[in-house]
Amino acid sequence: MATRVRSYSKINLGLAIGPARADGFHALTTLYQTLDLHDVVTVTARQAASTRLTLTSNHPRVPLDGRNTAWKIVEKCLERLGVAAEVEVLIEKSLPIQGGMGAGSANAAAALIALERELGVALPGTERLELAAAVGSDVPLFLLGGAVLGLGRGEQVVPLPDMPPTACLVVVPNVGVSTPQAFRDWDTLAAGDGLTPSVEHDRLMKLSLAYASLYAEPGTSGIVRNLSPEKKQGDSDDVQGGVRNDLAENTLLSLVRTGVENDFEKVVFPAYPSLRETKRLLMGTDSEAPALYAALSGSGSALFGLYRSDAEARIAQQRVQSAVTQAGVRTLLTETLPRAAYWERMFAG
Ligand SMILES: C[C@@](CO)(OP(=O)(O)O)[C@H](O)COP(=O)(O)OP(=O)(O)OC[C@H]1O[C@@H](n2ccc(N)nc2=O)[C@H](O)[C@@H]1O
Ligand SMILES: Nc1ncnc2c1ncn2[C@@H]1O[C@H](COP(=O)(O)OP(=O)(O)O)[C@@H](O)[C@H]1O
Repeated sequence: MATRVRSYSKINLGLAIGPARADGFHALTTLYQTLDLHDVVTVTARQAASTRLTLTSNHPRVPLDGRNTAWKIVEKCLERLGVAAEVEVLIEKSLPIQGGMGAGSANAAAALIALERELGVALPGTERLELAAAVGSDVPLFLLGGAVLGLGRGEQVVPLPDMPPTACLVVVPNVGVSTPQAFRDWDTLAAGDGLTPSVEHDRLMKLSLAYASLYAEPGTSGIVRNLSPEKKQGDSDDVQGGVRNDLAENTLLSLVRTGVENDFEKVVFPAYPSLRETKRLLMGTDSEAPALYAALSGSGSALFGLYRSDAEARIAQQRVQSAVTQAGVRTLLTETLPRAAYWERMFAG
């Protein structure tokens, strides 16, 4: 029997980069949010006398060996369990490579979840998070899903109360951005700006406070503590939808008021000026259907906008499509995926 798992993506609602650490990583503070856009990872596994791993994909740029994040986590998981097994992994890619949407990282988390189900084992939560962190800074968030605070090098994850599903437009440019290169470019910029480790730490703290402030404003906090799917008697779907939109809108506007931004824009936009223009189009300030929030995701190259409704996201899609002239740029309509839905919809059947 094979196990098919939806391998969802993430965006970063703000990201502050701190000092380079002795281990070559950078301290960072970010708010991850999972999206409904996904790849599909299928794992078949059975215990055997010796371990044999095969990996296939529909995408030519996905590595099919020990460089693949899914391969790495399967090896580590079997080692941790002390089990030999024949394992086949299929990665059906829909998400961009080098898109800043954590696609490769999510593939690893999905492979771990599917492998455990195939072998009928479940590692303790702490061990799963350790395995995930050993594969990549962005992997642990996908073992939580929903809105997740990322600290440390991004691998220390704290689940946050979710905001309701929110309409999202993703733009995938025709270029990819290398994450290590983007961090190197940030170091050059920070050195030129005279940023010291203490100043960088202060910036991380400021962003953490901004996220915390979403909960600290009495009565105005938009983040939903009780995302109950039950309808109140007498409420129409429109009323329910309207309430959901208001809550998401309040959350995002509170975030915008804190001045949250993605540091990577400062190095990625000068290198790829068309991405700055795409963000402007996603924002659509002073036009029909402006975004509640728009930004580069992670180190890019994908950008996203969040909107009051699906209809407004579609208007924004037309705005972007009619202005972008470069070939190969894709626009994808989706929505944010709260934690409960992330787990309910994960097993693809
Ligand atoms: C930047 C972020 C933000 O969410 O996302 P993406 O844009 O890649 O999606 C992540 O931190 C990416 O996480 P991930 O893709 O797992 O990176 P890793 O494999 O851990 O690290 C790849 C390389 O990036 C650099 N790196 C990564 C994370 C970090 N906090 N500091 C770093 O300096 C290091 O050079 C490292 O060798
Ligand atoms: N399962 C995977 N899917 C995609 N890329 C992978 C995978 N495993 C390793 N990689 C390598 O990781 C790099 C970028 O990974 P990806 O997660 O797509 O980008 P990002 O971190 O920007 O979201 C690619 O250059 C690719 O060679």
